Amino acid sequence: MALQKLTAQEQTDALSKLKEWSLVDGREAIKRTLTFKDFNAAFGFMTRVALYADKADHHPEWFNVYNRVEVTLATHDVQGLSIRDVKLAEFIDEIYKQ
Ligand SMILES: C[C@H](O)[C@H](O)[C@H]1CNC2=NC(N)=NC(=O)C2=N1
Repeated sequence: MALQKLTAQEQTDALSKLKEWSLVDGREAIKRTLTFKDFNAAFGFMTRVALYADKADHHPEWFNVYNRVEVTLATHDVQGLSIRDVKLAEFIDEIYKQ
């Protein structure tokens, strides 16, 4: 089955679990800002996310300055949010904890 956009209810349920994530104003996307000890830690995190993203063929939009990484997730293919964004957000939360 083709990739589906999350329903409004699925989106609400997903966001209630992804507590650090919020909806982007004026766009069907979610965002989170993460901070690290220094650039090395931030870039190490980005590298791990990049490996996941390439394997999953689902890529973040992100912005990095030194120890800060701002991540935005959306699925261009459905022009909104899909399960792939939820999975990527969960992966990000998981490795950020470690
Ligand atoms: C052709 C390729 O599979 C698509 O362009 C993939 C690549 N990575 C992607 N990443 C994201 N975030 N959304 C997409 O819809 C998407 N589509």
